[in-house]
Amino acid sequence: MGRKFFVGGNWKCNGTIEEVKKIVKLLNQSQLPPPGVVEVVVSPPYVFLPLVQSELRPEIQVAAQNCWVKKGGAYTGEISAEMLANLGIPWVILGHSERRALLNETNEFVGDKVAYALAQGLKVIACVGETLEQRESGSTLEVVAAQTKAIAERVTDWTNIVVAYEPVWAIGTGKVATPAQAQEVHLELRKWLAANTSPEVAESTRIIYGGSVNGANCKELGGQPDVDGFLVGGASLKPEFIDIIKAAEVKKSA
Ligand SMILES: O=C(CO)COP(=O)(O)O
Repeated sequence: MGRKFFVGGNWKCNGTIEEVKKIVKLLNQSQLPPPGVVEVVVSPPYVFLPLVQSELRPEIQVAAQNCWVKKGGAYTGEISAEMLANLGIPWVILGHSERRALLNETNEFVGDKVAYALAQGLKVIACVGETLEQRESGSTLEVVAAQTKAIAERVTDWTNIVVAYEPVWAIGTGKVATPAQAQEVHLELRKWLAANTSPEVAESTRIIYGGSVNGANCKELGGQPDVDGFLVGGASLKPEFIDIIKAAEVKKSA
């Protein structure tokens, strides 16, 4: 069984009701590859989740951009995994580099969140990736392995995890990783999973790329053997997101 191509749209902290409705309309009206070829998940800010969930065509799923690390309670401002499950939100993005950097989320904290969210029945897009400084000092693989290890230590079943490799230096910068750079890290991550979880987990877990993916570079990136899809930021708010979803076709014809 091959790994089904996965395209996520991370809307981050963007949008008004009007803009959200416009994107939903675009997604609903566009011709997309069939669900057997690509899994599409969009991630609006929390407050728009119910609106998007109810108006979006059923073959596109939704994801929250974060959730709390344990059972809800006296945690002002947080949203718990139970609440997302209760609303029927199937996915959550965890460990995004913006949260790691700006909110000091550590590898261990992210690992705890992944384990807790999975235990509540959510599926997780778990983000890893190195900074420019780490890349330039040659520690990319060490960094992404440590981030992945913190998850692997807390999780046994990887069925509901998608790993998103998002080099920090490529996020929102227009400076996309080359297909060779992406493929190198994806392959190493897969080898890491084979050695530290199991060959079956390594073979079946989708590793998607994020960082300045757009309509022009998606086909070549998606054509790499270990790139199983994308997590798209800026371009997921634009019509070119449809082209990025269609890049799934490169795998079908491969
Ligand atoms: O962070 C990202 C997705 O989670 C990538 O953002 P950009 O596509 O805007 O670079």
